Amino acid sequence: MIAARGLTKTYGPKKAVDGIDFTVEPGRVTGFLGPNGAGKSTTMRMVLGLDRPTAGSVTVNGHRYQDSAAPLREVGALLEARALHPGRSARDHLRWLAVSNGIPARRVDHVLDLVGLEGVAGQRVGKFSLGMGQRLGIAVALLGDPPVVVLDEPVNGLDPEGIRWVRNLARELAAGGRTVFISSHLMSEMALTADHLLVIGRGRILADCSTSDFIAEHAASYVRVRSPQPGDVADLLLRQGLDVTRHEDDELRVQGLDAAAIGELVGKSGLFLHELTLVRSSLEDAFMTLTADSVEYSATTTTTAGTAR
Ligand SMILES: Nc1ncnc2c1ncn2[C@@H]1O[C@H](COP(=O)(O)OP(=O)(O)OP(=O)(O)O)[C@@H](O)[C@H]1O
Repeated sequence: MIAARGLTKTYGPKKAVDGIDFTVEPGRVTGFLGPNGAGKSTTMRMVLGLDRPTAGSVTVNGHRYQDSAAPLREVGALLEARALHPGRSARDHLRWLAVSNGIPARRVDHVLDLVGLEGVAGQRVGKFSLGMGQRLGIAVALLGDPPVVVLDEPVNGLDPEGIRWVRNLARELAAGGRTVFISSHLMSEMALTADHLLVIGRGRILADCSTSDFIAEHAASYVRVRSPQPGDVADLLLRQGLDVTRHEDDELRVQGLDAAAIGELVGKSGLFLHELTLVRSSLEDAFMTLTADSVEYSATTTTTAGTAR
């Protein structure tokens, strides 16, 4: 288990991580989600003892990572921009790490097989593609068969097959009782991979809940209603206490009643309908809305939404 209490990291006047509390439990995949610059990497670096907190603490299995007697066997980590010796082969790189960490040499072939690099294990890692480098980084993370696995943006540079592979691997590791902590800026990917979500924005935790609760709470839906008499339909629905907004000339977005009931109501009043559609906003939209105030650099967007009438 990973536990952070009041974890803070400041760089000059900037609070990269702002007094956060969280726990990452074993037996499930916890997704660490946030837009660029939210504080994910800084948090993960503090988990791994690579950055010292300005205040607060973070422990892995009850103690600080840097106090671990056998770090690679306790926590496996993939961080961005991993430094590899370019002239060394993948197998030699893993062998060197195994020997220097007291890990049995047979684990090297096991992890090469696990990440699908056995065929290129003899090639120099300097020639590796981004995706192959990510796979090798994951092999390093798993080398010591650790109970805790921390992966920072593991799907970066992977093709769709590789992304699916990381997803399945993460789920298998968690099913085996491990603590799996994965960062990403891709909501849709995390929704498929993670059981639990920690959403961070500008160094603060914005959500800490199960993925299913996040979806239920944030992925709002509405009924799109088109009518040649949009004003009259809007009046009728507003009188019923429904939430109605008018978008294009003839489009109304209605919340508070399902499509069938809206259709019956309008039908009884004798007004015409041209469309009645349930629209679910995507999880990506929900994530953008939640983190909108915490995005450091974003393109300006315009909205055409307006209120009814
Ligand atoms: N060494 C540093 N010196 C100064 N500022 C830093 C340093 N490292 C990170 N920051 C700042 O801290 C904030 C959090 O950065 P961090 O890399 O943790 O975010 P992130 O969520 O991992 O984003 P990304 O997905 O872009 O890597 C950013 O504003 C970043 O510019």
